[in-house]
Amino acid sequence: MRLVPLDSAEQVSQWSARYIVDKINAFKPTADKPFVLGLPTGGTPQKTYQELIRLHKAGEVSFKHVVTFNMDEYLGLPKEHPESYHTFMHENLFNHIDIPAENINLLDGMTDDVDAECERYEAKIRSYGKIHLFMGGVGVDGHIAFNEPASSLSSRTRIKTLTEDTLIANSRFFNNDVNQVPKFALTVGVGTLLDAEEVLILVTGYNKALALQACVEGPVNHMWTISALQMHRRAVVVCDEPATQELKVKTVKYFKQLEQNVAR
Ligand SMILES: N[C@@H]1[C@@H](O)[C@H](O)[C@@H](COP(=O)(O)O)O[C@@H]1O
Repeated sequence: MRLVPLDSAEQVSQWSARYIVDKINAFKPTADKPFVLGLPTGGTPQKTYQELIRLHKAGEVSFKHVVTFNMDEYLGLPKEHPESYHTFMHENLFNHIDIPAENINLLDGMTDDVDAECERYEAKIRSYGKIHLFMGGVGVDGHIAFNEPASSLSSRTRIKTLTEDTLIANSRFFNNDVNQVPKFALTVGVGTLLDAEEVLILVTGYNKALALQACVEGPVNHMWTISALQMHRRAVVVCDEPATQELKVKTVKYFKQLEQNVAR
């Protein structure tokens, strides 16, 4: 695992956007060989999206030959709902870049056949070979995408019941009313994430400190599904200073040193 300890959330967004842009450009994507990018929603990646838009407008990157797959979607929210992840992605990124509509993939939260929809999504990912870079955030309880505590670490795209922690955390987008938050979501599995060539996780804020500790120092454990990253050969975790609060001083020091040197 590569942990990149930065000072501020601002730096995390700049670092991650630059990382993604460099990956896309180094890949030299074409119509026949698109760059396949996995994307999250949430407060954490919002500034990264703003920075990606800025870099796109500055002519540093094109998304013409980028194909995206979002991690998850609430079940039962129409696409047009202001809090659907479909709306979030269009408002925060897709409407501001040159990605063709047909290159955008999101789970359909209004499906009447959940299993078929999840299988369709997995098959669509397979049709591209693999996801080259999957960006994600982490929940306060250590969930990755919507893989709540006790999710199988080899899970594939499926329906999940959201935990009370997640319902409460996400109620801030639903008038602070926990009853308005959808109880179920469709989400890629931990196994789907681990299949990506590379996983990039953003962790910011003191409220994510325990999740970061579980990710970096804890045992691989289905109660903190973020810890499954320890099984991935190319996992990059970028965090700000408040998120490191629960890590050992020695751990942070070591990873800071690694970032100063070339060797990893
Ligand atoms: N399904 C999403 C996750 O993908 C995200 O990582 C998490 C944290 O969101 P935030 O970045 O707003 O803290 O929220 C939701 O549960």
